[in-house]
Amino acid sequence: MPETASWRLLFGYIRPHRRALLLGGVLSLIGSVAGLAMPLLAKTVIDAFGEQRSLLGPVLGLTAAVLVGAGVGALGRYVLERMGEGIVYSARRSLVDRMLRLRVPQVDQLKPGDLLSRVTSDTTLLRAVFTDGVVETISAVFMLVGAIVMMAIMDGLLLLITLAVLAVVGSLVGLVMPRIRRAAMQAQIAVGEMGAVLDRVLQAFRTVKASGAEEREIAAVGEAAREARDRGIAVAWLTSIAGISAWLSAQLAFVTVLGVGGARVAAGTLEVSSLIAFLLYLFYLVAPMGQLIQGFTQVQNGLAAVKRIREIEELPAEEPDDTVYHVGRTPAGVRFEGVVFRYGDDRPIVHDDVSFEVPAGGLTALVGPSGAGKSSVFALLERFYEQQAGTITVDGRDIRQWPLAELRSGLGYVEQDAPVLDGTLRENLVFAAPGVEEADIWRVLARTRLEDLVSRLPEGLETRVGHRGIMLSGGERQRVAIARALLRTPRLLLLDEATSQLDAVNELRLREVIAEVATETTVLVIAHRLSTVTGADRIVVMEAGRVRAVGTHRELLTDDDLYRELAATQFLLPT
Ligand SMILES: Nc1ncnc2c1ncn2[C@@H]1O[C@H](COP(=O)(O)OP(=O)(O)OP(=O)(O)O)[C@@H](O)[C@H]1O
Repeated sequence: MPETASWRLLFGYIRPHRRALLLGGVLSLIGSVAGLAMPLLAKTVIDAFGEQRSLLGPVLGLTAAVLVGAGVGALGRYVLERMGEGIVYSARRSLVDRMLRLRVPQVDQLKPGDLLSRVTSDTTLLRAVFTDGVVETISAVFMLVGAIVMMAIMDGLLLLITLAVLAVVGSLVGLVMPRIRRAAMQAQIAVGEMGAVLDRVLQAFRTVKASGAEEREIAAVGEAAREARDRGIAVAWLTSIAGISAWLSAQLAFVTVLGVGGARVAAGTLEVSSLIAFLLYLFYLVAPMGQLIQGFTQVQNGLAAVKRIREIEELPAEEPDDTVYHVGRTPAGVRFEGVVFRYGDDRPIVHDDVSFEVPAGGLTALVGPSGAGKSSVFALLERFYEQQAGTITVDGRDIRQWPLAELRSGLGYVEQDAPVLDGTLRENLVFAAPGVEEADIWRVLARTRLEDLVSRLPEGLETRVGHRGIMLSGGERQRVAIARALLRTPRLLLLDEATSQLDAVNELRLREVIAEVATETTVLVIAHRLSTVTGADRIVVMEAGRVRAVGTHRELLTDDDLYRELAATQFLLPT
C-alpha cells in the first residue's frame, strides 16, 4: 500500500482542524523560543555577575523567559490535545459511517471484534500523530536548528564535534524507524486479533460455558493478549534503543566538548561563560532528540493505524441515500428469471437457473431441503448480494434499477434467527419505521400476540430486553422480529422460517396473522414446517439450487415426489 495514500488520509483528518494545529504549533514554538533563549539569558546573568553590573535586567529577562516558556507551552499543549480529540472524533465518525454502509459480502469476510478495535483503538493513535508526532517533531527540529545556530555563533570547533555525534545518532535512528513502523503495524493487528477472539467468546457465552470451554477460551484470549503485549514491547524496545543511543551520544558529546572546551578555556581562547552556555545548549539537544524519536514513533504508529482504517474505508460500500421514499402500500410482485448465483468465484453454485414468479398479493411459500438456496432468494431480493446471471424484478422493474433505499423501504425482512437489539422493546419495534403511530404499534402487537408479553413486563414497552434480546424467550424474540417487519407496512413481507420457534397455539395464531397480512400485501415465506404453508396460494419447491415444482399443497402432493416426501415426514398426508 503506498505510503502517500496514508499521509493523504491523515491530512484529510487534519484539514478541518488546521487553524487549531497552526495556533497550537505557534504557541508551542513560542514556548520553545523562550526555552531556547534561556542559556543565552543565563550567560548574560553570569556576565553581568562577573563584570559586576546590575543583575536586575538579566534576571528579569531570564524570569520572563521561564514564565512565558511554561505558560505559552502549556496553552499550546492544551490546544493541540483538544485538536487531537477532535481528530479522533471525526475519524471515528467517518469510519463508522463507512462501516455501516459496507456491502454485506465484505462484512462476511471481516471479524466484528477486529472492526471494533479499528474504531476504538486505532483511531486513538491518530491523536498522538499530531500532538506528540508532527508538532513535537517540528518543535524539536526548531529547537535543534536553533541550538545548533546558537552553538555556531559561540564556537565552530565545539559545534563540529557535536554535529559528528548527531550524524551518528541520525543514521542509527534512520535504521531503526522502518522497524518501528512494522512493529507498530503488527501491534495494532495483534490488538485487533485479540478483539476478534474476545468477540467470538462473548457471542457464544452460554455455549462456551455449557461446553466447559472456559479454560481453553481464556487461554486463547490470553494468547492473543500476549501477542499484543509482545508486539507492544517490540515497539518499546526499538524506541528505547533509538532513545538511549541519542542520550549516550549526547553524553559523549558533553564529555568531549567539556574536555576540548576546558582546554581552550585554560588556554584563554574561550570564555567560561561561553563554555557554560555552549554546554547548556548541548543539553538542550538531548530533549529535542528524544522528542524527535518519540515524534517519529508516534507518526509510525499513526501511519500503521491509518493503514488499518484505510483498509476499511477502501472497501466497496453502498451509496448513502437519505431520500424518504413514499412507497405506498400496494402489494409488490416478484419475478426470478434464469438466476444464477454463487457467494464468491470460488464458492459452489447456490442458484442454478432459478425462475419463479410471486404475483402481487397473497401468500407464496418457499420450501425444500436445507441448503437448497431458499434464504439466498431473500438475500438477493434485499440486494445484499448480486446474482451472476439472470434477472430479478420487483413490479416488473429490475432490482438493479431501483434506488437501493427505495427497494428496501418496500420490503419487510425477518431473517433466520432475527436479532433483537439491546434497548427497549419499543426501540426494537419501531426500528424499521421510527415515525410509526402508537395505535399502529398496538395493532401490530395484537396481531403478533405480543400484548400479553407487554402487559407482563415491568415497564411495558419501555422494558429493556438485553443484549440480543436475551430477556425474551426464543418465540417472543421471533414475534418481536415479525412485529418489527410488519410495522414497516411492507409491500412485500419476507419471512424466513418465521414460525420455527413458536409453540403450537402461537403458530396457529401466527398462521392466521400471515393469512391476514397476505390479504393486504405480498407475503413470501420460507418454511421448514409445511403445516404453516399448506394454505398458501402457491408453493415453490426448491432443491439443490433449482426450482423443481410450483403449485398448491394439493397439487404438489400429487405432482411432486419430494414435496410428498416432505409432507409424509411431517404427517401432513391426507388420511
Ligand atoms: N453468506 C454466505 N457465504 C457463503 N456461502 C453461503 C452464505 N450463506 C449461505 N451460503 C451457502 O449457500 C447455500 C444455500 O444456503 P441458503 O441459506 O440459501 O439455504 P436454505 O435453503 O435457506 O437452507 P436452510 O433451510 O438450511 O436455511 C448453502 O450451501 C450455504 O452454505
